[in-house]
Amino acid sequence: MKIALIGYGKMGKAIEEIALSKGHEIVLKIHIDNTEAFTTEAIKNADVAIEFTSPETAAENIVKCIDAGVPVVSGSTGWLGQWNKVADFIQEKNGAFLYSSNYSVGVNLFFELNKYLAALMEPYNEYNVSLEEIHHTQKKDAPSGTAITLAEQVSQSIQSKKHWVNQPSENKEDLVILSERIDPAPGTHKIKYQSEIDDIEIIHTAHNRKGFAGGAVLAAEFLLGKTGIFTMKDVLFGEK
Ligand SMILES: NC(=O)C1=CN([C@@H]2O[C@H](COP(=O)(O)OP(=O)(O)OC[C@H]3O[C@@H](n4cnc5c(N)ncnc54)[C@H](OP(=O)(O)O)[C@@H]3O)[C@@H](O)[C@H]2O)C=CC1
Ligand SMILES: O=C(O)C1=N[C@H](C(=O)O)C[C@H](O)C1
Repeated sequence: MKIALIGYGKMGKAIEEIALSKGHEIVLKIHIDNTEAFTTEAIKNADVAIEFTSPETAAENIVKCIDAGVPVVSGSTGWLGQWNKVADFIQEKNGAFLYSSNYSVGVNLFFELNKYLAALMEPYNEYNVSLEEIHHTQKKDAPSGTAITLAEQVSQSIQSKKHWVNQPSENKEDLVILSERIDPAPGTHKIKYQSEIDDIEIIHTAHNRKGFAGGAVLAAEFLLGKTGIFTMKDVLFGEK
């Protein structure tokens, strides 16, 4: 498979290593200093684009690849305020797109565990639920995309938690997400249910970026030859 890497930072490099080890070819590498090389002609050489850039640039990059008729796997976080606009464009173009706030298999299992635990905990309102995430200091967005996904899953079951906030709060309707930035943390996420009697916690700790990168390559392999909008759930559990 011919892959275009849109974003060649920590994730782009980790993806390159795994893609090459699986026999794929990298035909384009775009970073902030060579964006002039990101042309429609250049992108058309790729079977799939894997986009890991920044909150500011992701939506535009995705649209550009879709417009060129190239399927896109994106892992960039912090841009989902533009989701509807991007999704409409993909559907209009009959494009292929796969998005996950976290590509690691472990986190996608953790997402299922989080939903299950939230459903179990819903009748027990003596417990207060909150989230914590820890990442390296270069991370641009807070809370992490993964923490937002986890919070949205919790809110679906725990009716009292109407919305998340990214600061301490005593308001029972606020689902608190605390963000810490400590090097070199690749990504830690905790969901905590606290009562006067006891605490229940689930934690996922990434030890490196191999899980995110391996999942993104799996997603690209899955997307080839398809049209529509997919998630890692489709890749791992075959829901579509
Ligand atoms: N979904 C998931 O599983 C994961 C998602 N992420 C997300 O992926 C994104 C990237 O993370 P990470 O690799 O750690 O970040 P880095 O800062 O290490 O890399 C970002 C890359 O994007 C490049 N870039 C910035 N602007 C543009 C642009 N306009 N066009 C093309 N390239 C551009 C940067 O170029 P330069 O190096 O020249 O500055 C850099 O190569 C973040 O949003 C992060 O939250 C991260 C890990 C896992
Ligand atoms: O920026 C990162 O590093 C990560 N970003 C993603 C997120 O925002 O959830 C995924 C992972 O936790 C690493």
